[in-house]
Formats: sequence, structure tokens, C-alpha cells
Amino acid sequence: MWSSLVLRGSSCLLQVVSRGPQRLLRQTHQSSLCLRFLLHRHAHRLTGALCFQRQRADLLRGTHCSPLTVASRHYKNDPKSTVEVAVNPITVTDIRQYLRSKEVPFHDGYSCLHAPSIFVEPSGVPAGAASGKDTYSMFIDKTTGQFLCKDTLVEGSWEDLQDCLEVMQKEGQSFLSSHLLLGYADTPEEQEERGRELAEVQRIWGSSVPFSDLSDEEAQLVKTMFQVTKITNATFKKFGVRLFKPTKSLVFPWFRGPSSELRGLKLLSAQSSTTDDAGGVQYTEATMPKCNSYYNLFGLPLVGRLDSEVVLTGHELDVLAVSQSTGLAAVALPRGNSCLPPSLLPYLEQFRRVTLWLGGDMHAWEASRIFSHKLGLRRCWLVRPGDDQPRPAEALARGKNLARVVKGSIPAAHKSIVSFRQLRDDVYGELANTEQVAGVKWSRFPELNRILKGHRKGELTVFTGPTGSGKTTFISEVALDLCMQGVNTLWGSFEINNVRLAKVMLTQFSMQRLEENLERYDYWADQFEELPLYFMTFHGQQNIKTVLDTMQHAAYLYDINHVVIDNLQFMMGQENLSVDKFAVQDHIVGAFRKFATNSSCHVTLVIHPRKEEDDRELQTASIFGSAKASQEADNVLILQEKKLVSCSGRRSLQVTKNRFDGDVGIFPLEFLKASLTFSAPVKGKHKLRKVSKLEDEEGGETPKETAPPAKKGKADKAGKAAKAPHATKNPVDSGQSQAAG
Ligand SMILES: Nc1ncnc2c1ncn2[C@@H]1O[C@H](COP(=O)(O)OP(=O)(O)OP(=O)(O)O)[C@@H](O)[C@H]1O
Repeated sequence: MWSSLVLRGSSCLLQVVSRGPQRLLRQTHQSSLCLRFLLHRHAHRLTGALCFQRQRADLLRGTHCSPLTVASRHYKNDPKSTVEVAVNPITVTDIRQYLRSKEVPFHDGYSCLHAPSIFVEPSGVPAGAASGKDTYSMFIDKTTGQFLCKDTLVEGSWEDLQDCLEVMQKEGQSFLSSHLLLGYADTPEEQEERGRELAEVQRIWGSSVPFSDLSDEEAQLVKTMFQVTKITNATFKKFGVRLFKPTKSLVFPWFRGPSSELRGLKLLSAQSSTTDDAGGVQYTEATMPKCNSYYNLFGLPLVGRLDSEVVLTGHELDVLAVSQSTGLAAVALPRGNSCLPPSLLPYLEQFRRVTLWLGGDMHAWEASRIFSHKLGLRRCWLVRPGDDQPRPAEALARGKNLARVVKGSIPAAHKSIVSFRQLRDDVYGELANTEQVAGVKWSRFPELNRILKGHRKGELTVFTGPTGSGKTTFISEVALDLCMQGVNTLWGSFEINNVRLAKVMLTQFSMQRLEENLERYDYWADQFEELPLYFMTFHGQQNIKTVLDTMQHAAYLYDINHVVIDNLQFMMGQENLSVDKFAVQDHIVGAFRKFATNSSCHVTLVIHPRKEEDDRELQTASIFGSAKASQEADNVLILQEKKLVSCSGRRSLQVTKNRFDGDVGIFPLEFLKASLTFSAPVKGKHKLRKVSKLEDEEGGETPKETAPPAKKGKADKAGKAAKAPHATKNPVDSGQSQAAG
């Protein structure tokens, strides 16, 4: 179902009623009212004047929409349904020009333009007067045009805002009362679900005990359990933290809006870590609403209107630690360092200085560098992780001076030319954290870990294999494995449609033939929905620019870490056919390379091989096109169909390029048809081979060395974990919350 929205002006009733198989998703999580116009798609269905205005607005913008879909948790019984997000490649210049043309005063913020809200009655202060800037409560995201009025919590897309301004102008109104805007009509099931959820939030909150009501003994016990003994009862009280005794969980409330209504909760439990010999603690957390609708910047209600400095952390306990020991304003990202949703940016606009202290490891460091681009580099300062600078709660527990750590943070904006002196700490960080620098480990493919060491941000992987050999099926499982560990993933599947791809992935996720277990469908689909997985809705030939715009947009909205493009040939047809095909491909590969580097996002590009004789194995040089693809790639992976394994029909995966550390090699794959998965065969049956880099460069196709089977260790353990798909990690858990406290 699409949306139904009614915008009532004083003398007109304008209604958009659009029905379709999909619905538009907006970043609506902070608002009670949400504008959901689909006017650009359904102008012909609109009544009278607004329809005309819409067309004018479209002309004015000269924009187009390209689609992106996300798995939606609202479709309980049909997770294959996709949700569209309008990609709006507007620029901040377009936004400025449009606002000027409508005589809307505004000023430039860090990530947003600030304007007087059009949803509240104007005060007596003349618009644009310097003294009135404090009252500018409408924030327009410079990258997407998404807006939020902090006074009324009305929010919507750039198109929605334009519609409102057009209506205002037509009606000669100076503002639009938010009472006249009717929100999106939920389906009865959605209303029921939301009602149930809110009742549950109230129930848990109501039966939780405020920290101040706990006996000294109880409070001490809880603090010991969570290893936060240095956080005082007064700090817990100040932030409204409670204890939910039945599950021994700390309860962090989500209050939102000017009326501080209780919108949700995060429950945090602590267990002794099984992996940490030093007696650390492992946190597990649950949110209400579920994590993909949980948008609480914990700590925000305590931020003063005049505070100009904030410490951005990855965890609620870190907020308590920073606040208590530095007195600075501090907030926590709702999903740790896995993402910074743009809908939260307006709440951070007031700060002249943002210190990002997201954790104590390299993942937190990488995330803080990415987020600082969204926040505006020049106001961001980063706490470099290290033994001396663990996450705030741990730093407090270890008796560190947190104020000094914040003061010692380094500016995020760096110069174009640097000396080694400026790089030496970065180099040290890489040397001291080799495991983390190597990237996220696969849990189902220990051999890939052995050769590639991990999946790293900002790299380009080129993947090839014979036609119909199982490239899509294999890369789907490889990407799913990472996604299950919190790697935010975007799929561009141009060859097979998203429903079929999602079916393959869901089968691989559940590791069983779901056709024969339909009664288990909801169980698996519910879990699958929670993955940070997004699909572009492109199908068939596409223009490279549109695809790149969509990737850029998704990277901004969802902090995408991995884009899979299946396959490059689907971008070739749209380009100028009079130009040499190889030159077109080189251009496309170059564009993906640039995107990967600039967006710190891993891109996996499937490219067909050139036509080879059937009985020959593929090599790096078999990739279609010139040598550019393999030169630009950091990793080259080949799905080999024959020969290298004893049984014909078996597949093996060969890594022929690995820029990270040069290790290349090949290992057999065993295809399980029921679950559409590839897993390493029983050890000893097929020996793993490690090919030296030199040998590969010389074009040696018959490796002489036989490496021993992969060592027992982390990777092996991870491999076992892969066989228990239920052990999906919440993206939050995979980051900050798994850290030993
Ligand atoms: N190792 C395998 N053994 C047998 N069948 C397989 C294997 N891997 C995949 N398949 C099946 O082969 C079919 C084609 O697989 P897939 O679409 O992944 O191939 P592809 O290489 O991506 O194809 P194309 O060259 O058309 O892009 C699917 O039905 C899949 O389930």
C-alpha cells in the first residue's frame, strides 16, 4: 500500500491517495506527524491546483527519482516486499535557490540549512533579523533536502516541503498550522502493533525501579555487574536510568519532543564475557521499538539550549561516564558506531564542537572518521582509540582523566599535505591493531579469512566466474555473512529481481529448504528483516550515473559499508555505443573505484569473463575488458568451475589478487543445494593450497606448494558459528556493545 495523506488548507482540501504494491519510506522516527506525499509520481491523480503546482515544482527542480529499497519490518508476513526511498539528487545550491525564490529566510548550518518553521505562527521578530535566528527551528538537510521542525516535530522530504510552501503561497498564508496536516494513515494492523508496543514500553518503564529507589546494596550490586562502579547513583538518577528487575536490565528511556513524551526504551543486560580472560563483561541490548526504528540520541533532554560543545559516544553508559567526569554535554548514538542516521543531524546542529568518542577500537575510529564528514569536518574532533584511550565508561573505570582525553582529541579536518609526524600515530594505530585493520572476518568462509584476512572498507573487489557457475549464489552468501555481522549492505542486482535474490538469501540465512518448511517462514523472515540490508530496485540495463547517485544517497542515509553490483555488464548498454566497449568499461570501473575510496565503502563488482575455451581455468586476465578492472581492484576473486578439484562439477574459489598483504590461494567449495550455501568440505578430503604471489604473477596455473589445512583458531570457530544462523548479531551488538566493559 502506498500512502494516503491529506493536507487541508483553509479553503482547499487536497488529497493524495495512492495505492500500489510498495510504500514510501521517510525518516519519520522523531516525529508524530509525517508528510508523505507521492505527488511527483501521482500528479495525475491530484485535484486541482496542487497538481499544477507540483508540476511546476518538478520543472523548477529538474530532478528525477531513482529507486532504492529496504527490507521493511512492517511487512511481517511479507518481508520480500520492498520499500522505496525516493532518491533526490538535489544539491544544496538547488535548495538555496528554491528557498530564495519563495522568500524563505535561512542560514547555513553544518549539515542543515536553518529556517523559521512554517508550521508555527511567526513571532513578531522580522524574518531574517539576526536576533530571530535563534528561533529558526526548521532544519533542512543539505544533502537530501529532508526537513524537520523541532517545535512541532513535523518532518518530511524535500518534495513535501516544497508542496507546503507552494500551498502557503497559493493560499497567501504565513504559516501552515500543523493541526491542519493529517499524518499518514496507518493500516489497522500497524496501529494495533504500535499501540501494543507503546503499552509494552509503558509497562516496562512503569515496573522498572528508579536508581534512587534502590537500596545502596542493590545499587552497588548492579553497578558491579555492569562494571560501572565509578558511576555515581546521582548520575544514574540524572539521566533517568532505571532497573528492570525481572531481567536484571538497565533501562534507558527515549523521551522525545518538547513535551518529553516516552517514545521507547533500551534494555541493557550484562554477562561475564566468555572470551575475555580479564573478567570483562559482555552486554546484550534490546530496544523498543526494534532497532531499525529506534532513533534515540540518549542524553539529548539534558543538553542545554546554549551548549555549544558535545561529546558523541557509541553507548549510553559512555554518556554517563563523560557527563559525570567532564561536565560536558554528551549523547549516545542509538545503534553504536554502526550508523549515524541523517534524521538525527538537526539535533546536533547547535554544537560548534563535536568530539567523537565512539569506542576504543579501530572500528570506532573508522566510524568516527566517516561520521565526521556527515557532521561537517571543521567542527569535529576525534578521540584516537588506543590502550590509553578506551571507550569512556572503561576509561572512567580505569581512573583516567576523561576531560584530558577530550581535550587531546584531534581535528577531523586534515590538510592535503602532511608530514610523517602527523601520520605517525595513524601508522602506530594500524600496527598495534592488525586484526581490526584486516577487517571483518567471515564466519562461514574461514579460508577467505586465511587468504584475504578480512573484509575492509574502501576496497574494490572484482569477482568473476563462468556463466551460470553460481557467481550470484556465492557472492550472495559471502555478503550475507558480513551483513549478519553488522556490515550495512546495499545490493544492486540487475540480473535477477530482488524477490528472487531475497529468496536465495533467506534460504542461505535459514540454511534450509523453506519451501518445505513454510510454517517456519515467519520465524526466519522476522530475523532476516532485522539485517541492515538494502536493495536497489534497478533491473536490467542501467545508467552508471543513476546507479552511482543511488549508492551515494544510500551511503549517506544508511552508512552503507558494502555495495554489491551484479553485474557490471548491465551498465554497459546505456553508454554511448559508438565508443569502444573497453573504454566504457574502464570508465565504469574507475567510477566504482573512486566511489569505494571516497565513501570508505567496499564495492564488490561482478564482471563476466571473456569467452574462454571450455576446459581452461580462468585467470585474472580472463576478466572481460582491458586490464583496468584487475589493476584498479584490491582483490580479484574467481569462481573456478573445474579441474582444480578432483570431482568435476565442484567449484573452487581462487583469490588471484590481494592488495592488502599479497596472499593469494585457492580453496574448494561444496554446494549444498537445499540451503544454496557453499561451505568448506571436510578437512583432509580436499587439501587447501596456498599459492605464492610470485607464482601467480608469473601466470603459474599449477601451484606446487600444498599448504597445511587452516589452523585451528578464531577463523575455525567462526566457521562453526556460521552453521548456527540463529546467532545473528544485532548490528549494535557487533560493535560497541560487545566490548568488554
Ligand atoms: N556449485 C553449484 N552447483 C550446482 N548448481 C549451482 C551451484 N551454484 C549455483 N548453482 C545453481 O545454478 C543456478 C545459477 O546460479 P547463479 O545465478 O548464481 O549463477 P551465475 O554465475 O551468477 O549466473 P550468470 O552467469 O547468469 O550471472 C542457480 O539455480 C543456482 O542455485
